[in-house]
Amino acid sequence: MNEELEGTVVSIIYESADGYTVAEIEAEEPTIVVGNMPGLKPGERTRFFGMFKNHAKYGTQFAVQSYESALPHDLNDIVLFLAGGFIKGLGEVLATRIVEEFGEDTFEVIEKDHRELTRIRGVSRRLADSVHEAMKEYARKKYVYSDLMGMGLTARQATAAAAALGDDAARLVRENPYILIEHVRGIDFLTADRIALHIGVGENSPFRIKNGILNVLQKVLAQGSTYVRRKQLIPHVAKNLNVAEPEVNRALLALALAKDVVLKKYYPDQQVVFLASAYRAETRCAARLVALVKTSAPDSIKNLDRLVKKQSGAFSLTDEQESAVRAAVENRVCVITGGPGTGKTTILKAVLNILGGLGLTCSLTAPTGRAAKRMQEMAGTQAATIHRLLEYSYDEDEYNCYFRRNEENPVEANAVIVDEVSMLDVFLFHNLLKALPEGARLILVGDADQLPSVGPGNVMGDIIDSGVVPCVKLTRRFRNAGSIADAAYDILSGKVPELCDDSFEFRECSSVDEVRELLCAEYEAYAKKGVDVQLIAPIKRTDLGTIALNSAIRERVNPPKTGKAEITFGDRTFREGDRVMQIKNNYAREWRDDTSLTLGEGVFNGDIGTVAGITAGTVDVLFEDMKRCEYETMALSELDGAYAYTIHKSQGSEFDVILMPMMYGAQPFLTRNLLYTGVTRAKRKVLVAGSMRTFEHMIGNAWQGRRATVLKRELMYLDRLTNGQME
Ligand SMILES: Nc1ncnc2c1ncn2[C@@H]1O[C@H](COP(=O)(O)OP(=O)(O)OP(=O)(O)O)[C@@H](O)[C@H]1O
Repeated sequence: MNEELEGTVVSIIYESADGYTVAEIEAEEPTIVVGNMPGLKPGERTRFFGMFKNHAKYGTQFAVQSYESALPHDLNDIVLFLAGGFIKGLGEVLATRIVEEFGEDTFEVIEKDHRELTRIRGVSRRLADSVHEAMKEYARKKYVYSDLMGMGLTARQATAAAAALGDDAARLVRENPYILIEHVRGIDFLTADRIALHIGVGENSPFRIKNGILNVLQKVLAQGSTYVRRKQLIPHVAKNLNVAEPEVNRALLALALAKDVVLKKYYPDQQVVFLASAYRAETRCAARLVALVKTSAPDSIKNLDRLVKKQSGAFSLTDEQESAVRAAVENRVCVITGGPGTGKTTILKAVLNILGGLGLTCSLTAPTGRAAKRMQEMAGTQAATIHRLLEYSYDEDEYNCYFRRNEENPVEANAVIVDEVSMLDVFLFHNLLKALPEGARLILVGDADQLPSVGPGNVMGDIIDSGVVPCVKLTRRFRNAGSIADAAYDILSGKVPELCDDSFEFRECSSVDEVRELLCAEYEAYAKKGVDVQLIAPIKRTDLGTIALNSAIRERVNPPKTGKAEITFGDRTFREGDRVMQIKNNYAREWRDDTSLTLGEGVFNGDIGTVAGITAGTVDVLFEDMKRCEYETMALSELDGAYAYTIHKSQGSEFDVILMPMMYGAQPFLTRNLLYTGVTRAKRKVLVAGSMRTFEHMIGNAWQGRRATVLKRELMYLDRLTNGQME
């Protein structure tokens, strides 16, 4: 519930560069207010809207949602205001003299007749000019902020909008509130729509309908597909926005003419609709891959047969493994896929040996930090994340990441080897292909049976299914019976695996509480022994979701203690010593590495760290790769607990021991694929606790949500075209 507080600002205790402010207020009683209040000044008479909160360390504070402030009337407050530090050269002594001279007319004199100020002893013409300019600037900014907040933006959103859109922000937002979606992080279509309706933008506004369409297309992308059928889209948007279908059709055509969306006819009687960026990524990936397949093969390698045979060390490579090695070195592009223990690492090493022996350089890369680290350990050679290989950078104006490595400035390597390709979305793949140097080999390695990428597209599946790119599937396994790999294969083929206490244990439980207790106790016991243990669960919410399990484990392994600071943000609490995860890519977040004394920017979805300290509302996190970052309160939405996380988030990582709850009934999202991905995260042991019926349901549920993507179709089309099979 919104509360109101009125008072005079006594002092600004803290103000960050982006406007986050802690201030002391003289209200009925002295109060601390916190929130985004850029340019708040001592002396201002202010009405704050928000709510009182109890902070573990700082006691009661008023968290500000929005505020209205006015210039002070009281003479003492005017002195406080003018001497507040924003006018260079004007301290308390001169401010007092000015106010003594001009009294309540002080602001009017500063605005209209500021040279009068030089009458005061100690005030030069230059100082009088700067007082005038500083007050003009103050009024201008204040006007923009209060106008934006008057339209229903919170103080934080108003600050961000003013920073992105400049002095004209209020006018631009009034004309088209939907521009906020693009420029202010955290404002989605629904928020912009609420603001629009509040300021009287009509339901049929073309801005509204166009953004309503783009919003649905963004949601389609977030679910993994890159297009939607027009026949589905139009009625859906019309219903959502409460407008007529012809209006939506008109807006769609306008978007197509502006090249924001692409319309294509993929079915005889049906058009499909893409966001232009998604269409570009899919079709350009296809074009680049076909170009790689069709360009002349790399120079043939002398004595390749002998070289391949030589790679056998303690054992000989099987025929399919030999084919995989050949495919990798003889083609410009190839895919090697196989489940756990089929020899992907063995092949990778053989390929590195052969190419290295020929004096060719190889870049090893993977989609996540953990996957790159694992690749590096297995291959014994340096590997980097794809973002790092492509030298990501951050464009402040666009909130966007861009890559310094691209078609003009490609990666310097004779071969790029990518692991965990199943995790690769079509946008990142497109960027990788752009940065692939002329003449280099691209070797894509992964397990096609894992979950599809979190981001949009079906890169690995589409490439394999198209049959256009050389692909070798490794089928023979080299692990002992009873191993986790065997259990994983059983699951893939729909069989309940053999259960044993050593590597794959199942504990039947009759209640949610029992599962939680058991998993928390196991986690604590393993963690105490220093074992690399991770709890993963199919979902976030519910009693056995990752959020609940995280708190339950935290209370056991990192309980509260006097002197151990903690902070609560929404439904999450962070305590010093907690294991945490960055849950979105933030290319701009600054870090420092105290060991190598380097500074940089960029923290990524899935990066794991520990809360090293909490002071004055700032959380200090030390990540596994020694990057140290500070999170202000507003940025805590980027962090989550990491004692437990979802199976999706665990892709690309491995742990000695995996713990998994299994108690959700027979839900359609509980698929075989999901279980397989979870189980294959474990190196030594999997412990599943819960209901055997759910476990069996998951193994039996071979459903895989099909994504609407066109990489496969485009690959096949371009292949036929370039083979001269089409007119
Ligand atoms: N042809 C072979 N003959 C005998 N043993 C083999 C053969 N190929 C691989 N191995 C062994 O099988 C085990 C698994 O191989 P490898 O680690 O290369 O598979 P992987 O597909 O990378 O597995 P994962 O995906 O689980 O990491 C290793 O111990 C490896 O030495």
